[in-house]
Amino acid sequence: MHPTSIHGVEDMIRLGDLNEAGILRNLLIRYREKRIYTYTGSILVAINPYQLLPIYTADQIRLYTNKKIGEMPPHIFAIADNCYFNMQRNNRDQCCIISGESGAGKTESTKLILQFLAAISGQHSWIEQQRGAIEGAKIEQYLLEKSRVCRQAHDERNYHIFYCMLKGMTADEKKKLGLSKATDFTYLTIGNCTVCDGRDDMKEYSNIRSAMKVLMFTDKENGEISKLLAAILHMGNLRYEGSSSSSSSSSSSSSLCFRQLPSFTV
Ligand SMILES: Nc1ncnc2c1ncn2[C@@H]1O[C@H](COP(=O)(O)OP(=O)(O)OP(=O)(O)O)[C@@H](O)[C@H]1O
Repeated sequence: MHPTSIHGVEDMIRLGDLNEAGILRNLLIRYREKRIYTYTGSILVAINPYQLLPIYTADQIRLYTNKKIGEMPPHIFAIADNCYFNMQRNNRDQCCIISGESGAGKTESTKLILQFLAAISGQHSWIEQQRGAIEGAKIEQYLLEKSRVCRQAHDERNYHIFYCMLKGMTADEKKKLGLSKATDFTYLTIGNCTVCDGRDDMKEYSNIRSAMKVLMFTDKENGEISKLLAAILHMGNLRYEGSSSSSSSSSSSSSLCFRQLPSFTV
């Protein structure tokens, strides 16, 4: 085994055993030491720790501000800082591609980048000189798996928002939309997994509502989004029953059986 594979390296370009096993071993060694970030050149590899590590504090933001990649240990803040620095230096928009399988931590990484940009843009940036806040940012979903709404792999949840909504809404709000608990909805139980370790759906829902307020969604818009989400869940509970054409006066060979659906217009 190459000496670099014994203790692990921060940048896998330096690995002596540059093969799949060597890479995985390096990530494992670092993960065990709670070092979830590793570089491969300018690419950051992140392992989901499924626990809140004390590495996203204001002090950490300060430590990573205005540093070159490699000057500090690998970190998502270093990538955000690098984007910001390149934007200022080249006067060009920057783009971060965040990729990974479901649950890998893409959303969390996006939020951490935005957290960093929001923090540093409140200091000596041109953004502050204009308004003291970020002027604009765009998050694009390149692969929004629509199929995931009605089908999930084993041990995989549907989109988090559904579970958050059911945990976070008041009993009254849920009653109006005919909602109950996650296990009552087909679309939320196909993967046989309704909870996500380390995730507090109720708290997340409150964060989402607060964020929507900040983004100036009106109560009406909020209500319509909730109705739309509820309608999707109810549609998943629709059942079709076949009937023999001889016993049916209609030419249709199937009839729809509706459960007691709430009447709301989407
Ligand atoms: N850096 C992190 N620190 C702590 N927990 C994390 C981190 N990244 C991810 N997690 C945990 O993993 C969960 C799933 O992460 P996230 O929602 O970001 O995944 P995703 O890749 O966006 O998933 P999907 O593609 O299914 O939407 C989070 O709710 C959080 O509990």
